[in-house]
Amino acid sequence: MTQSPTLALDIAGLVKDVGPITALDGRMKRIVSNISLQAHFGAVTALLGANGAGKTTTIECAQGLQQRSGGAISLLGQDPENADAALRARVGVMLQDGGLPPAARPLALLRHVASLYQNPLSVDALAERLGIREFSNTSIRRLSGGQKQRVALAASLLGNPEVLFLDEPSAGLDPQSRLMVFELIRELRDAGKAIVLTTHLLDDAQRLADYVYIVNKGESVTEGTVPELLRQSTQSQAHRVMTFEALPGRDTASLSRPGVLCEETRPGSYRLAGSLVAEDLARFGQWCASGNVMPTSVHLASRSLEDVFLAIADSVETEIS
Ligand SMILES: Nc1ncnc2c1ncn2[C@@H]1O[C@H](COP(=O)(O)OP(=O)(O)OP(=O)(O)O)[C@@H](O)[C@H]1O
Repeated sequence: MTQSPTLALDIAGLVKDVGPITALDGRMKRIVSNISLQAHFGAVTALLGANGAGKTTTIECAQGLQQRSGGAISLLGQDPENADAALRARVGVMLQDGGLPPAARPLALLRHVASLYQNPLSVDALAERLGIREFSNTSIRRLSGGQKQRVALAASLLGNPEVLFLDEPSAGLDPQSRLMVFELIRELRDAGKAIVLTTHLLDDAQRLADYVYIVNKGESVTEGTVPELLRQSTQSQAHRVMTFEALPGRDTASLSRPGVLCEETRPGSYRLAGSLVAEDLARFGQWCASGNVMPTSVHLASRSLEDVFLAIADSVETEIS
């Protein structure tokens, strides 16, 4: 594998088998069959997929925490399965279950983690930044999921890593903490770190990721920047969604046409979706005028990453079945 100087992680054709599984008559089960990914310095790379798609397995193989069954991985130019202490010190990891000792108290734990590094970041500054001070003396086992998540993130950053793995970084965070964590992730990216995160939340990928890999059932399905993925999925058709609120029970049949569907999604909430063009808006205006409809709100949006993801997952299901 040739390594470009901007490339922090290169995964090519990853395969992972687990087992033997009793329910499969002692056979092995292939949970990742072909996942490839490249992560660069100064970029947030997201591995996006539904529950069970193979995201955690992939990043654990990338860190050398799990042995792969096939494919090649280069992390900072080395095979992570042979990683030495020097390589590990350059990599920060925040796992989904946190892996934090339940009896420890956050600040004491972070000071201990910092003592393991030669040039750690300031525990106090990170604790301040991530709002850990408010619960610094409560044992980990008594913290909420979101509080544990923030302690785990601080611990992963203490060694000032060049590559940072974040498994579902916004899991359990309240909206305010989520903004705080996202801002920190963007700053780390701007400081040149390579950030690899997994998420099943399209919104997280859309807000944070410079480059997205979509995985499904253990396989890479597609990849690109968020605008590229949106373009790729809409192809030549501009898929748009218009939502509006009005009195319930209106007859919307005249707003639909081939490629455009209007439906009342709940009483008084309407959704007009498809390859909308200006004429559809003109027809909407006429429909309002002729039916004496005065919408209380109208919102027009392009196709979201969620639509892309669902369309891709759907097409994969169709190919498989
Ligand atoms: N040791 C194992 N034995 C059997 N099945 C496993 C094992 N490890 C993982 N799996 C299965 O492999 C699939 C992929 O798991 P993985 O945790 O990588 O998915 P994920 O995309 O991270 O999902 P989530 O979003 O739920 O965390 C899942 O169906 C999981 O149940």
